[in-house]
Amino acid sequence: MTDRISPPSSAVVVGGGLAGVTTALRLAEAGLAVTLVEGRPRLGGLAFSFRRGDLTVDNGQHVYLRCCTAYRWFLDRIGGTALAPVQDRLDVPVLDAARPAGSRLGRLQRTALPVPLHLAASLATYPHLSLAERASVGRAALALRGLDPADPALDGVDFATWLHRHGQSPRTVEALWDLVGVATLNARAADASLGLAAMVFKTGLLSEPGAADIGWARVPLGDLHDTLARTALEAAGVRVVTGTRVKDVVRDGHGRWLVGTDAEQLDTDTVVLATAQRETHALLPDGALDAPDRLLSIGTAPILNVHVVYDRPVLRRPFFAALGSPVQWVFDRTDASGLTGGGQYLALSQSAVQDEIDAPVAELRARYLPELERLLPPARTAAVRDFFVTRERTATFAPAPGVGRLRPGALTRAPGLYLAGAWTATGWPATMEGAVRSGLTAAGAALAALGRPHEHPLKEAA
Ligand SMILES: Cc1cc2nc3c(=O)[nH]c(=O)nc-3n(C[C@H](O)[C@H](O)[C@H](O)COP(=O)(O)OP(=O)(O)OC[C@H]3O[C@@H](n4cnc5c(N)ncnc54)[C@H](O)[C@@H]3O)c2cc1C
Repeated sequence: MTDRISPPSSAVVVGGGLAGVTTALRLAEAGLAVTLVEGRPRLGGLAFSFRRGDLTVDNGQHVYLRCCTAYRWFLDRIGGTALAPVQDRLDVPVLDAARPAGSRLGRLQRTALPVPLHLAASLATYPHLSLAERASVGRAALALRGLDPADPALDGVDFATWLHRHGQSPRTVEALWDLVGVATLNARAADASLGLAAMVFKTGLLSEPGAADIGWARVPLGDLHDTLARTALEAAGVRVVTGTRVKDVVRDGHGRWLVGTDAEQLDTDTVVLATAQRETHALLPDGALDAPDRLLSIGTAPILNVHVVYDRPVLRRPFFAALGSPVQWVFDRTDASGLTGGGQYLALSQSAVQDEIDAPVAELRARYLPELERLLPPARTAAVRDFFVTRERTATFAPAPGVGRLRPGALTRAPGLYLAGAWTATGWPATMEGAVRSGLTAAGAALAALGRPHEHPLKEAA
């Protein structure tokens, strides 16, 4: 008598953003035959690069924090850690351009002291707030420590109301809470769920001394999220199909899934939809979620990047944040983009810019070039070699109060069908960290249902 060898389980992952790549890697590592289908010609989803003449341009500046353990796991897994290092110690130059006496530079830094003392010295000397405001920030930070971001009651309240109740003046909101919050949440405090804000500030500023140290790619994002990710996927045995959209996902009469593209129909045990909420809604089979239309109530928020190439260096630091100016965060992208010839390429990352995401380039040029000259004196005598913008109208889900109850988890009511994506219920705002976490969760759920042994790669989840 011969043993019957059952065919290996198979999975189809729809969407090749960070969530989909993570899911596919984990499922393949556990021995599944995995096909990853991505509609665009490249992997990386919302965090990608493209060529513009001799430059390699990121669609938007991306940063992460040391506390982003899942994204750091991802970088490690694809062999990209050294290409996106984290600064040794949090150090954010903050330039206030609105002072009548002239711009002033402050810094948000940390020491090696334990939490919350690690930020005390920096807060005590932060020049953009008065003494009373600095003390009030300290009190609010301690109150924030007592919040449980997962408490559903926090989801319905906006962050600005809580800040106001805790004695935060409009100036402290502008010069501190929104400075960090707009960049991480993609919303101002008034438009952000207290639960998500508490998550960001507690984890980033109040969990460990080094939690908010900032990391960013020193190479184009595509080198990481497309090139290295594809190499890792193929080494793990994943069949990667790009430039192909999934049209439908249906269950056959034998409990298997049929995933249709223009080119083929994939027959599989497991399907993970790692697409954004709208696309997921369109692909969801009937009955897969109790209230599928809730997905359509999850709003989106835009991010604009303004790219300026000068004929000479105008900024000595790798990045800075601005106050009293429409400019938010400015990054030096010269080396990463491959710019040569002695010029400098700056990328301005402008979050939550609902009012200017559709503004004509000429209008943005007239707004931002004089601002850069105000902030960076060497820009006054430099020539602008190139000016262009990248617009991501649906960069993130809107972290509005109430969004928490709309975000589904990885499990659906349909056996073998799972959801992933930064917009699913990760507890995080729409970030690379959230995307990778969602992929780990979806893969874990699928493997558990198949009875496959697997270990969560993150220490805190294990
Ligand atoms: C300009 C900008 C700046 C940002 N800055 C930061 C930052 O500084 N730090 C940070 O952590 N995060 C940042 N983010 C957010 C971060 O990029 C996203 O949260 C994350 O990349 C989302 O990954 P995802 O896999 O969940 O979704 P996505 O990246 O949206 O991936 C979904 C994929 O599914 C594909 N797809 C959709 N439908 C189909 C279909 N029918 N068939 C096949 N494929 C399909 C899409 O083409 C896409 O590639 C930023 C985003 C933008 C746009």
